[in-house]
Amino acid sequence: KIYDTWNDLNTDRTCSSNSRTWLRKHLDGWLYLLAGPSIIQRSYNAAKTKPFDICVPNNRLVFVSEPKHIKEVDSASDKILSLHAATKTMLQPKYTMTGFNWLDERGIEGIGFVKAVRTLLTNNIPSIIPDIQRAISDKFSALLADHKSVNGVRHSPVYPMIVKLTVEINALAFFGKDVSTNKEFRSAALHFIEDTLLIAEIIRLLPKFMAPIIGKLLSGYLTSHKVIFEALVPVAEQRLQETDLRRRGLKVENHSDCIQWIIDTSPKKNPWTATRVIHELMALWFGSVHAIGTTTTFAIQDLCLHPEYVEPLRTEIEGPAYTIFESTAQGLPLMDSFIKESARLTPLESISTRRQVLGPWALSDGTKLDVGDWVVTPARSIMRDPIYYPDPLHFEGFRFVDQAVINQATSTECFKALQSKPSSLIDTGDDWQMWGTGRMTCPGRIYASAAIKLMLSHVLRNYDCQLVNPTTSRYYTWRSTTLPKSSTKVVFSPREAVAVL
Ligand code: HEM
Repeated sequence: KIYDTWNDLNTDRTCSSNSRTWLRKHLDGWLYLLAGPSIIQRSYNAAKTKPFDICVPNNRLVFVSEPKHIKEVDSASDKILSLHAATKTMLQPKYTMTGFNWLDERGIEGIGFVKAVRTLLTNNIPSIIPDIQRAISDKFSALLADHKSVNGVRHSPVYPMIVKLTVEINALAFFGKDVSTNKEFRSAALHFIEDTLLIAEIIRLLPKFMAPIIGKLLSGYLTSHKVIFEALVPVAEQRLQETDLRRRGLKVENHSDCIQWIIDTSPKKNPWTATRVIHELMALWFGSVHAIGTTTTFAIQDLCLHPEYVEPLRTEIEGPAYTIFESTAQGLPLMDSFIKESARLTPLESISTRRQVLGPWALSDGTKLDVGDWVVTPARSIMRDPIYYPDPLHFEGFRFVDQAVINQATSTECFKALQSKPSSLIDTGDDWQMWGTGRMTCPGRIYASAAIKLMLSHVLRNYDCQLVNPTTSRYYTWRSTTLPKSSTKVVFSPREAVAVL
């Protein structure tokens, strides 16, 4: 409401406009913190696919949505537009990841970690699925048993629950069984997500000269990053020694986890030290847990809000498609589309393809960007644009499936394949910016999609679920993110049992 009033007073919303006074720029910036997605949506509607800009605290965002401009961003030199610099600003690794201070320009220190995730982790998913399924089953029951019982049914805070479950799954893929079973380590790996979000946000909002002092204080007080670092560095040191022995022809134990794959793909010329390997792993850990946990939570909430999808989704996972999924980590078209639709309407991020400008740059239409600006895509607004998505604000869980597949799976006529052609969650493109763009599209998307499907399958197979308060708001926004509220509760009733709220 505050934003609407402010916006009505301001007909000219552009950050670069000369009419923007220092005070107005700052007020716009602070308002963006509270109402980012709505502000982006308004500007997107007004700009009609042309580039537009928004003032945010400490810098300016230039949004591009036309395919030719997105292409220009993707093909710009890494010396000029940098994903790494933008991520460094967002995560403040110097204070949140034991002093990790990666270079702004992507590629200088090697990008082996992309291959480690895109190829080695992805190829390995089918072999870790049985361990992940066991971990989900054990952890889900244990978490459920801990939740407060009201009138004989447990009210589960779904977001914290799913983040804990995601930590359990990802720990297996990232650190292997030995490290991931250490309780103190697992607790730190969980708190690391919240600590990183909190410290990074405080540092970003502080005047620059205060960042080192407050950053040091916060990083000494919230110590989860140190616990993770100190637990993993000796493991990486041992792995480096084993790798050396293997190269010299000696027989050593084989490991299939991200620690090993990052070592195996680190630059041949200047191989990474144990510290560098673990720093990289910490950055990957943050991104993966945060995004998978949020996307899964929204998908479960959508399952509660749209119970008509439960039956066809159950039929799919109880049939032969699930065996194919277990052996390939892909497939399950109905569930795939349901998750994609949930992520389309409640994406964690309203912007994607972030690049920080390191040297003066301009789009082909003449829009100029200065050093320090960010060029981004308005991912959420694109996903709500009727040009790409018919009936865009309506939740149509199977919109991305082939109509023939829907007809075969269900006898009702209420599910419609609204898109002109089927597509999958892990696809990328100008109209599906969930995973970024072109050269830098997320290499972890096949793993992420498999992890979300495994959690959702567990819920569908074993529980009926209901939101305790379906009409209360489920999320809040901060900057460009939409985050599930930790207070939203779901009742997971063992299948066939009737829940009494
Ligand atoms: C729902 C989950 C996830 C979402 C929504 C997501 C989204 C993204 C996005 C938007 C980018 C930036 C791409 C660009 O700017 O063009 C990205 C990059 C990246 N993601 Fe993900 N991600 C997810 C899960 C994961 C997981 C599980 C991993 C690792 C196991 C991972 C590893 C990476 C890496 C390494 C990059 C940087 C790629 C590069 O520098 O070329 N992500 N991701």
